[in-house]
Amino acid sequence: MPTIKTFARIKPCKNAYDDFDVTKDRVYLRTAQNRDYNTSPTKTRANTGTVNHEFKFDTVFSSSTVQEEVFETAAKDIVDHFLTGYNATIFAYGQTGSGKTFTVEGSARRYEDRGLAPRALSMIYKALESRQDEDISVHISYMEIYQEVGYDLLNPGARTNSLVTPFPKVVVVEGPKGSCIVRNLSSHMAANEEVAQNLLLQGQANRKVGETPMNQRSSRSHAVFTVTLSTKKPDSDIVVKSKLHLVDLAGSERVAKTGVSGLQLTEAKYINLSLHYLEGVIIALQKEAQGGSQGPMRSHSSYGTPANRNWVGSIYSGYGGRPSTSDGRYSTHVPYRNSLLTMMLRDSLGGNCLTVMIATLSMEEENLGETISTCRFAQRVACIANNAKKNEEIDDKSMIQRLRKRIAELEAEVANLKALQYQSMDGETLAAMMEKLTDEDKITCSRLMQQYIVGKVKDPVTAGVTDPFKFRECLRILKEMIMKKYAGGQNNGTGVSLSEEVKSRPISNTSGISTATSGFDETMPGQAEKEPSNKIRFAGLVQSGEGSSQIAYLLFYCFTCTSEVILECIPKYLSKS
Ligand SMILES: Nc1ncnc2c1ncn2[C@@H]1O[C@H](COP(=O)(O)OP(=O)(O)OP(=O)(O)O)[C@@H](O)[C@H]1O
Repeated sequence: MPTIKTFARIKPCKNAYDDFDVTKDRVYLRTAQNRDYNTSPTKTRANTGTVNHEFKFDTVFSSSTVQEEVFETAAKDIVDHFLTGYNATIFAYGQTGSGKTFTVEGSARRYEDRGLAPRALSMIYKALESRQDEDISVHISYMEIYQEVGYDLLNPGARTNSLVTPFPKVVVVEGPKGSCIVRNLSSHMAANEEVAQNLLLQGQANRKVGETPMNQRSSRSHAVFTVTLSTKKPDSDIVVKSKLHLVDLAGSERVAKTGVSGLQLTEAKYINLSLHYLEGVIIALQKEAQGGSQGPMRSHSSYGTPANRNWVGSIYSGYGGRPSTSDGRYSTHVPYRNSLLTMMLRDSLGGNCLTVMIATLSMEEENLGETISTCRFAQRVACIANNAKKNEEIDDKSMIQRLRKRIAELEAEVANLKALQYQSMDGETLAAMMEKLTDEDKITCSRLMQQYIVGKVKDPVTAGVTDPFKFRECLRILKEMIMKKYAGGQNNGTGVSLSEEVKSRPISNTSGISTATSGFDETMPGQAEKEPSNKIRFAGLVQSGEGSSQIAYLLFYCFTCTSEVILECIPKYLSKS
C-alpha cells in the first residue's frame, strides 16, 4: 500500500545555520546536545557534544528550487491520479514564515512564482480539453478554519456576525466509511480555467492574514482549497468522481519566543492546538501502520542520541512519539474528532486518498527547534499508508434510462414474434384467446388509445401494448373512435351500418392509390407475401382522406392483422379529418 509522500523545501535565507547539509532526499543537521532550541536557541545548557540528525524525504528541494520544479516533482503525479478518479491531497506544513503559502498559493509578484494550486488548475483544465466527448463537471470550494470555526472563503459574508444575514458556519461531520461530509460550504461550478483561477484568487483575498513578528503576511488560518471532478464516458453508466485538496496550514509559532500578545496570541494558541491535534492523529496512524498496539514503542527524547547510533531521525529510530496511556501502550483510536482540521483531513490521512506532504523548513539558527520538529513530524507522516481507490459510482439515472429503452426494444421484439405465431392460428383459437383479456386490460387499452390519439402517449408498444391481444383490442378501440367521429356513431349516414358495408366490400375496391407518396411501403415482418398492398393502401387512404367507409373497411380488415404501421397511420388520419 502506498504511504504518504513527503517532500522538504528549504526557504532561502540570508543567515543560514552553517551546520546542515542536504542531498537529493536527506536533510542532515548537527546540533549541540542539550541545547534548548525550542525556547531560546542562543542559550546553551552544558554543551556536552553534538547530535547528528538525519531526516529522509522523497525529495528535498533546496532553497534555489523554483516553483515549477516543486510542482513537477511533488504535485504532477498526484494531479494525474486525481484526473483518473483518485482522491488526492497536498498539504504544506511548517513553522510560521517558512514558505507554506508561497508553496501552495505562490506569490503574485512574478508569474513563474505561482504556486501549486494555480498550476494544478492549469494542468487539470489542459488535460480535460482532450476529453471533450465525456460528460465532465468541475466544482470548486474553498474553506478556512480560523480559531476552530469553519468559514466559506467563497462566501465572504459568512464571517460577518450580522444578524440580518446570519450565514451558517461550515460544519464537518463524519460520513460513511471514514469519509467526511462538509455542510454549508458553497461549491462553485467552474466550466473553464479562468473561472477556477478567479475563484482561487477570490478565496485567497478573503483569507485571514495578519502581520506577526515572524511573517509580514502570516496566514492566521488553515485553508483547504478543493477541486471536485466528476466524469462520465459516453454510453457508460459509470460516473468517476474525485476530489483534490490543496491545504495551506497555518504555521506553528513558539509564543514564548516571539512574545506575541492579544489577538495574535489567541490566534497562535488556536493554531498550535489544532496542529497538536493533527500530530495526535498522525501519531495514532503511524502506530496503526506499524502494527497496532502491541506494546510500548521506543521513545527517545527529541535531541537524545541512542548510544548505538550516530544519527537520529525516524529512518533509524522508527518512532519518536508519546505514549498515550499510563502503561505506555498506544491507543488504536485515531482522534480525528478533536478538531475541525483533523475532521476535514480525515479521509486524506490514512483514508481513501493519495497524499503528499511538503515540509517547509527555515534554516536560520533561531528556527532550528521548529525545523527539527517539522522534519520529525514529516518522518511520522511518511509511515502512514493510504488506501486510495478509484471512485467509481453507478449513475442510476442513466442506467434506468438505458434499461428502459432496452426493455421496450425486447418487448416489441417479443410482441412481433407472438404476432407471427398468432397469425398462423385459426379464427376460433384467436377468439378464445381474445377472451383472456381482462376488464382491467381493456380499460388500460382504452385509456392508452385516448392518450395516443391526443399525443400524450407516443408509442403504444413502449407504453405496454406488447401483447398481440391487447394490440388487437387497441385497433378495435381505434376503429370505434373513427367510426364515431366519421359516421356519427354506428351509421355512415346512408342508413347502412358501416360495419355491414365494409364487410361486404371486396378489398380490391380500394385500388388506385399512389404508393409513391405513401412513405409506408416498407415490408412488415410476417406479412411480406400476404398483405403488403393493404399497408400501402391504408397509408394512401390516410393521405388522400378518402371516405369513411373505405377507412372503416381497412380498419376492419386490419383488425385481423397486427401492424405497427396501422397504429402509426390512424392518429395522422384523425388529425387530418
Ligand atoms: N521558496 C521561497 N522562495 C522565495 N520566497 C519565499 C520562499 N518561501 C517563502 N518565501 C517568502 O517568505 C515569506 C513568508 O512565506 P509564507 O507567507 O509563504 O510563509 P508561511 O509558512 O505561509 O507563513 P504563515 O504560516 O505565517 O502563513 C513570503 O514573503 C514569501 O514570499
